[in-house]
Amino acid sequence: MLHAKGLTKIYSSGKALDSVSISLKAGSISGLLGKNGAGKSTLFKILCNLVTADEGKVEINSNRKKPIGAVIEHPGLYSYLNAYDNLKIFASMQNAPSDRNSLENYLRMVGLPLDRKDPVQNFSMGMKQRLGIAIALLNDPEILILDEPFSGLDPIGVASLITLIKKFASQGIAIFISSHLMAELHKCCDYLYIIDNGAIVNHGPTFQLINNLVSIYTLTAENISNSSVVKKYAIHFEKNNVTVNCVSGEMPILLKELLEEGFQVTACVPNITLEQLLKNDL
Ligand SMILES: Nc1ncnc2c1ncn2[C@@H]1O[C@H](COP(=O)(O)OP(=O)(O)OP(=O)(O)O)[C@@H](O)[C@H]1O
Repeated sequence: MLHAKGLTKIYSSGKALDSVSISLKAGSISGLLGKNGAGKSTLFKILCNLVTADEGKVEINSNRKKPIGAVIEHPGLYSYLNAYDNLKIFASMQNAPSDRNSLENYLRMVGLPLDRKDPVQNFSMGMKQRLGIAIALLNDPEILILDEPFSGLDPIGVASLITLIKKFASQGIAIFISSHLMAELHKCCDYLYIIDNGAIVNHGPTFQLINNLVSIYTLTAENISNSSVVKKYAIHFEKNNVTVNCVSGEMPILLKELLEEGFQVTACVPNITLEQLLKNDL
């Protein structure tokens, strides 16, 4: 769907991107993980043709009028207008259908209420983010790029945005999300690119990337600290949470043993930091 090869960008401040190559597939969610200043926004701006690369090329196989929809940095909204009127203005700017039915459909797609008539300055961060996504989806692009979509959202807002992103991917949209937060990308991405100082230093299927590096997991189950099985691996106990140290191959066995002991694990979260991913090459 999208292939970028050897993208390099040099600003007066220095090299922002260093020979970056990425591919996005229809229906997949790819993540771009990196610290502040790593080059995430620069890459997104080049993919969206808002900034020109000094070297490299971007190929997009799409016959849509707008192949890529994006929310880069913050959704640019008219804060004194309501959601519907914002969408209407952007639809006319993008030459997209602007009849009531079409516009309300975009509001529905992102889960925004149709009856909110007040200006978007009253909206929560999550609602503004959703409206930004609705605007990005005008003209039905095949690729959706979201720059730091989780910033400023509470855990419930993050979870519901992840559900929305997964819904769009299941409809065949290729999604590319940046974040400096490992946990959020781990929850929703099929594939991860790790960027540092403008270069991709690590990439691979999320599951593989994480499993090769992680040996510490947090398990959650009611009263799990009473389990005798978990004591073989445990390094930190709380009533319903236990941190364990085991290689990924041992985890299915541990989960099975816990179930046999009567503990139903409701969450198994790998503990990995961005620093670990930056340091390791696969
Ligand atoms: N227009 C510009 N002119 C000069 N330098 C720039 C410009 N835009 C970005 N940079 C520099 O390029 C580097 C990469 O910036 P970029 O905004 O792409 O990083 P980022 O990973 O998106 O960071 P953040 O998470 O803080 O948004 C930084 O050193 C930044 O200062």
